[in-house]
Amino acid sequence: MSVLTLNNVSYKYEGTKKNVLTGISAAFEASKVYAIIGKSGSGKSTLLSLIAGLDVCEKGEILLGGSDLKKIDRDAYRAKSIGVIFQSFNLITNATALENIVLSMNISGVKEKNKQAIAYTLLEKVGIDRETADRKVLKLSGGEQQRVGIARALAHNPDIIIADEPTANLDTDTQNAILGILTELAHKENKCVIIVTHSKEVSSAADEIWGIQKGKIQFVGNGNK
Ligand SMILES: Nc1ncnc2c1ncn2[C@@H]1O[C@H](COP(=O)(O)OP(=O)(O)OP(=O)(O)O)[C@@H](O)[C@H]1O
Repeated sequence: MSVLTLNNVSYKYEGTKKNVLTGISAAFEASKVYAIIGKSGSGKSTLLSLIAGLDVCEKGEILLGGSDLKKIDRDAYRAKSIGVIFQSFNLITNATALENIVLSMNISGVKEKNKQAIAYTLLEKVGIDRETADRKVLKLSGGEQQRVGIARALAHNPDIIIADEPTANLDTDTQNAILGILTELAHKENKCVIIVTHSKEVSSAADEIWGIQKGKIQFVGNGNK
């Protein structure tokens, strides 16, 4: 059963005439890694922002389980159901890795009292030990920062994780390590992981590859084989 379903979704930016996305339909399931590929300007980031609930499609519907995103509380959706990982990490660099996670938990309204302990555990899961967790983000390497970015996306235990070029600024070994973490989250923890990427290595590691071209989306094939 799909966790996220797009039915005939069309979108154009305000003040523009041409649709960026036209009649897109796709279904995304738990426990799978999806790669979204397509030329620069094809609409990949636009699709992610619709899925993330940052923007609303003008035609069609995006269903979370069976509920239309237009009709549910999108702030709550963002705080509970979806975790976002960015190319440029988007962390607070003057705070420690741990503080970044705890802050994100506070913003998402996570109620648990032992947030620090949970944050250390999340960071450990993505390969950040305690000593590193207590260091300011600006003193961490790019790969370490992206690990923190993943831990932050997991801070409210979302079902869906979306990532916009998560390995673009990283060397090959680090890229593979980050991909390994994202794949484990899907295969071992049943998350639905959707990655926008230009990288062949990333798309070939995905379970399913979908391509956007001329406003349409289509299944390209299976990676990971
Ligand atoms: N805020 C905006 N207002 C108007 N047009 C926009 C806006 N943001 C993006 N676009 C246009 O929408 C189209 C799709 O952009 P989008 O960023 O989704 O593409 P992309 O596939 O993610 O590209 P890239 O791979 O370069 O990041 C482009 O033609 C872009 O110029």
